[in-house]
Amino acid sequence: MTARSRVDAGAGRIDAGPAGGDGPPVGASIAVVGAGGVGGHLGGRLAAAGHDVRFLARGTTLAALRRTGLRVTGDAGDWVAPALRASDDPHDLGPVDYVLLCVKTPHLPPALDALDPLVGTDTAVVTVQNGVEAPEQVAARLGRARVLPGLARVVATPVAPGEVRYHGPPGALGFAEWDGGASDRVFRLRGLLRGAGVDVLEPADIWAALWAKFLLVVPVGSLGAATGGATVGELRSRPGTRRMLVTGMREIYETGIALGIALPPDAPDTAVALMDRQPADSTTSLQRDILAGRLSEFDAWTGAVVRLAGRAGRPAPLHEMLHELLATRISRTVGQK
Ligand SMILES: NC(=O)C1=CN([C@@H]2O[C@H](COP(=O)(O)OP(=O)(O)OC[C@H]3O[C@@H](n4cnc5c(N)ncnc54)[C@H](OP(=O)(O)O)[C@@H]3O)[C@@H](O)[C@H]2O)C=CC1
Ligand SMILES: CC(C)(CO)C(=O)C(=O)O
Repeated sequence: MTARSRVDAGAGRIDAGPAGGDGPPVGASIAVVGAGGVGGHLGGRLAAAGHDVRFLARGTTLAALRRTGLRVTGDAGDWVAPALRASDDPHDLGPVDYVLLCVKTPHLPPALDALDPLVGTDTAVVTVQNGVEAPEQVAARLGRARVLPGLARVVATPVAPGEVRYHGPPGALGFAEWDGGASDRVFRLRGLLRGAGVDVLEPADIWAALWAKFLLVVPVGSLGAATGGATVGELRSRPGTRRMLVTGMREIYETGIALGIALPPDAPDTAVALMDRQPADSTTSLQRDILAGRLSEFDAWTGAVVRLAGRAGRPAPLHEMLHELLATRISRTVGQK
């Protein structure tokens, strides 16, 4: 049977996947804030597995979730979850056991303003944002004890209201307590995800894992935008841009080390190797958003490198230059499209 040869009439995964987990996969309520690429993908799969998933959404996405639910489609299988519990008012949805906070970084402050009704005494909030600052932003509002810093490993995009398409493998989520450890609530959520067939990453150090992804995606995204849209394939094959990528990765690596992040010494080499394995036509959301004149995660990616390097007292001249070029471009285009 091929991955997409059978479609369930009701909620459910279309092809078989791994089940099981570390904890009892029943009885937890999960709010997904932002039903886009990551939120739609994770929430759709959890809902398709029959879990109590509630979506804080808006606009045409909200209407589609209520009317027809979510379809998650991709190379390794499809999942469908019919009409879902969704609202643009968090009071309709909470409190819940877990919040998967899946908005892009520029939308974090208003999303955090809306979080209170979702958060009860034992609620854990999982972050999925690229970059390394989102957990601290959530903790500044709710306290560190509520935050599970997380890392999404997926390439997923909303292709229509209520439909998310992923590329490559079907995706994975990693998260941990603030101190990097596991706990009952971490085991329980792992169990829920695994029961829904979602791979769970268990990095030895969630902060090092976040930084390892950060040092890969930011140089690729920033250079992709600064070059007017060069793909990963183009950037890595031209000797000049390849050198810049490696320099950028090293700037972020040295910054992380100076800030006490336990990145392994081979982290930049690992990032280069991962980049070399990416499909040649890959681009990042950062460059796509900047070049389309949309609000982007520029401040959480390129901006954060400059900010954190400054805090660490480390030079980051390549990122400073890229930041200035892109900030100028953004100031001339965002809001005009
Ligand atoms: N997509 C991917 O493959 C990956 C993304 N990430 C990270 O995950 C985060 C989310 O990215 P992604 O899923 O791509 O983003 P998307 O833009 O696809 O999805 C975000 C969703 O959140 C909605 N939203 C924003 N604010 C609110 C709000 N206040 N209330 C309700 N809904 C809201 C948006 O609605 P609207 O469209 O109306 O603005 C949108 O549907 C980013 O930080 C990204 O870096 C990490 C790994 C992979
Ligand atoms: C680069 C990628 C696909 C990595 O997961 C990503 O998260 C993004 O483009 O926003």
